[in-house]
Amino acid sequence: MSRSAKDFFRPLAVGAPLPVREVPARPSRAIHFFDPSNAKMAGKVPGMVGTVDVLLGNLEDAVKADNKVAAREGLVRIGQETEGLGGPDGRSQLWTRVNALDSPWALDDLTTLVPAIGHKLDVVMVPKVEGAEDIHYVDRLLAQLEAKAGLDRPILVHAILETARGVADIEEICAASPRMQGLSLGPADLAADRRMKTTRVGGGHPGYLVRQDPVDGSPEAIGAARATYQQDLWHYTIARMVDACAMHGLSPYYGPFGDIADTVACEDQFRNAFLLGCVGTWTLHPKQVDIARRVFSPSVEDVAHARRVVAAMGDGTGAVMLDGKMEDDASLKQCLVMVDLADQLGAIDPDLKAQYDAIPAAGASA
Ligand SMILES: CC(C)(COP(=O)(O)OP(=O)(O)OC[C@H]1O[C@@H](n2cnc3c(N)ncnc32)[C@H](O)[C@@H]1OP(=O)(O)O)[C@@H](O)C(=O)NCCC(=O)NCCSC(=O)C[C@H](O)C(=O)O
Ligand SMILES: [Mg+2]
Repeated sequence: MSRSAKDFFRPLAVGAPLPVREVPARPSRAIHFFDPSNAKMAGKVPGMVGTVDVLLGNLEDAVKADNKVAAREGLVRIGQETEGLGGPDGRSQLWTRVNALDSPWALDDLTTLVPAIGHKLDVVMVPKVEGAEDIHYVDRLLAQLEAKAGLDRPILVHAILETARGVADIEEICAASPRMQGLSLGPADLAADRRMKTTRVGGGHPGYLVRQDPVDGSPEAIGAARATYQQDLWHYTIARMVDACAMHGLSPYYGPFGDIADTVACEDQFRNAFLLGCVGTWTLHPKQVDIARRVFSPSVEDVAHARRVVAAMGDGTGAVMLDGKMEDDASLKQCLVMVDLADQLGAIDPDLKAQYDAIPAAGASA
């Protein structure tokens, strides 16, 4: 059941912080997953603060059932003890992925984490979201816990698209609460739920392809070697997610790429998502972090070109020719997306800022 427009921004519990009217657009190129019950992984977290936009303590899948309590307690310890992690001034954001709402652990995850580290926790990722009712449940519970803990800032909510119903209900999920921060693709669970015939965690499949036409209808031509082109299994869902997020003011993310060794295909998958409109991705292993940071930051060449178009377009109306190509207010708007993103990322990433600052001013001779 949706709330009336005038009630939408009222706190859902007496004493809970006011809901945000706009989701703060904080850079989140890599949402880095770690298992807080794994001592080796958890030990890496302090050293990663400031080098990755988001550190996410994962409590759900990939954490063994026997370790669920240890993971929750480990995350509390990390949130309390790690300097620079989480909260509005954190050098890296602190997120968690709680267990699924129908599991025996989700309630304890939330009732433990919010009082203990709610002031540090920026976003709660909710897996296997089916519809608005899941977000309404988390929304109310978070408001109650925030009020009890005396928090002055609402914790945001991120939904993973990993069921067919979740994809079908995507608009209602996005619109379910002012807490909604974004959506991620969960390709492995989604593939299972859809009864797709894949066995991977994200990425492509060599069998999903189109083939060049035969030169004629003869059996020889049909049997001859023809070029094939692998297609992207995830194009439809990512595009659907990007549209829903853009419409509702949320951020879309690619999810996991499970072939850790194949850094090249990982980069391709991340770049496809970036080009389609995603702002970031999950990283499962330290070696994926630099790939994500590189891919989800506009290249120096793209920023240089975008700035030239902005300069050439003057008051933003009409059409101009630049390097033999027509530019108008629609290409200007695309270039402004690139320039704004470069400014946002430059503000938190000194290396990038130095690269973007070194671009000669548009109109200046090189
Ligand atoms: C994938 C892994 C199991 C690989 O771990 P491991 O075999 O230990 O890798 P390495 O030996 O190469 O590790 C080198 C060192 O780096 C540390 N390490 C590894 N991963 C991480 C990490 N994520 N964060 C921090 N540090 C990490 C190792 O401990 C090694 O340390 P040292 O020995 O001191 O040198 C592992 O990477 C892993 O478990 N990653 C996280 C997996 C995960 O979170 N999966 C869940 C998300 S995907 C999903 O849920 C599917 C989705 O929901 C859907 O439906 O699609
Ligand atoms: Mg999953």
